[in-house]
This record gives sequence, C-alpha cells and structure tokens, in this order.
Amino acid sequence: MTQARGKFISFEGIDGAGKSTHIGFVSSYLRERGLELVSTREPGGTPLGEKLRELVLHEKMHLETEALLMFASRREHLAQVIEPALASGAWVISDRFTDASFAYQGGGRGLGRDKLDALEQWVHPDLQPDLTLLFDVPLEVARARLDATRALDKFEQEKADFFAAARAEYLRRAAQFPARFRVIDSTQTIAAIQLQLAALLDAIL
Ligand SMILES: Nc1ncnc2c1ncn2[C@@H]1O[C@H](COP(=O)(O)OP(=O)(O)O)[C@@H](O)[C@H]1O
Ligand SMILES: Cc1cn([C@H]2C[C@H](O)[C@@H](COP(=O)(O)OP(=O)(O)O)O2)c(=O)[nH]c1=O
Repeated sequence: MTQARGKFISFEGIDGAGKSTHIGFVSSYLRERGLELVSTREPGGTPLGEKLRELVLHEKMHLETEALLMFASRREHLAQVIEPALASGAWVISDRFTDASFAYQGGGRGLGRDKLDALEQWVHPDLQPDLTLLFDVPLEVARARLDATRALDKFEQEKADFFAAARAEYLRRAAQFPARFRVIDSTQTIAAIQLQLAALLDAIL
C-alpha cells in the first residue's frame, strides 16, 4: 500500500503579526491528534539553509542576490526536508515559504513579479502549500509588538512603507489563491485566533 502524502501548511505575515506564537499552538494541536509533524522555517530549515539565513538576514546585498539566496535556501529545504517528509506521510508546517519572497522581495523591495514567478516555477513547479495561514495586522500593531520584544534583524528594521507594501502583496496573493489561503485577523486575542485555527485544522484533518 502506498503511504498517503502528508499535508503542507505555511505560516505567513509581516514581522510581528503573530506567526511564531501560533505555530506552537498548531503543532501541539496536530501532534495531539496523532499526526507525525515536521516543524521548520524559511529562510533555513537545513544546515546549508541556516547558513544562508545568517547571511541574508544580516548582510547588505543586491536585491536579486537576496531573492536568489531565498530560493537557494528553499531549493535545499524542499529536497532535504519538505518533499521527503510529505512523501513519508508526515505533515509539514513551515514558518514562511514562497509567499514571503513575493511579499518582501517583490512588494517590499520592488523586485518584478515576473522574476519571482520564474523562480517559483523553477524551484517548485508542482508543489504549493495545502493551506497558507496569513496572519494579518495593521503595521502599527505589528511594530508595537516587535518593539516590545526583541532585537530587530535587517528586514525588521525596514520602514513603514516597506511593510505596507509587503502586507499589500500578501493580501494580493491571498486574493489570487483563495483555495489555499486563509487570512486571519491577527488583532484578535490569542485565544480567539486559536479557536479559529482549531476550526480550520479540523476542516482538513
Ligand atoms: N493576538 C495577539 N495579541 C497580542 N499580542 C500578540 C498576539 N499575537 C502575538 N502577540 C505578541 O506579539 C509579539 C510578536 O509575535 P510573534 O508571534 O513573535 O510574531 P511573528 O512571528 O509574526 O514575528 C510577541 O510578543 C507575541 O506574544
Ligand atoms: C522566507 C523569506 C523570508 N524573508 C524575511 C522575512 C523576515 O523578516 C525574515 C525572517 O523571517 P522570520 O522567520 O519571520 O524571522 P523571525 O525569526 O524574526 O520570526 O526573512 C524574506 O524576505 N523572503 C523570504 O522568502
């Protein structure tokens, strides 16, 4: 008998929207229901990808270099982690995937969508997440949450118009691919969001 393929869930949103907070909840929810789960992140998720992450989050570089490194990290991630896990029947939850490249390198930095489309077609022509959870908040809310918590990386230090464009691109992608995206109003309380997440997960279990 062939093993049923696992499901792939990506978490997206501008920095400070609440992704990390809810990844923990979703992981526990799925594990409690007996699923084998691989929890991973981008950029990163493999030893090489984590080295690329260090570079891309902290070094200044040409916009296209940045985009290419994001997709290089993703290529490795797919080959080493995501594809084998899904094929073995495990579920994969990833803190960001290709929609983040559209939002940050495309929306935020202005890289042409044709280039991002080409990279996406090259690196994963036949694979998309089964479910993309987009945590959506106004910029001021995200910024206030970030300021209260941690030291900021290269992207998190960007100005408001960068995040406005990234958020707009995320929402555009959500409208373009409504079958896989669910937009979550992340200004709600954490408890209210968890209720909504539980219902969304029950629908695909
Ligand atoms: N719905 C929420 N209401 C209030 N605070 C929140 C909410 N979601 C997240 N936070 C807080 O905001 C901060 C940033 O959240 P985090 O999950 O790290 O965001 P992200 O991973 O999207 O950058 C954390 O201190 C977290 O506790
Ligand atoms: C995956 C990806 C992330 N990024 C950016 C978004 C984030 O600011 C940063 C790291 O993501 P993230 O994992 O959200 O960082 P943190 O540890 O702060 O929660 O990388 C891109 O610009 N393009 C991409 O393709």
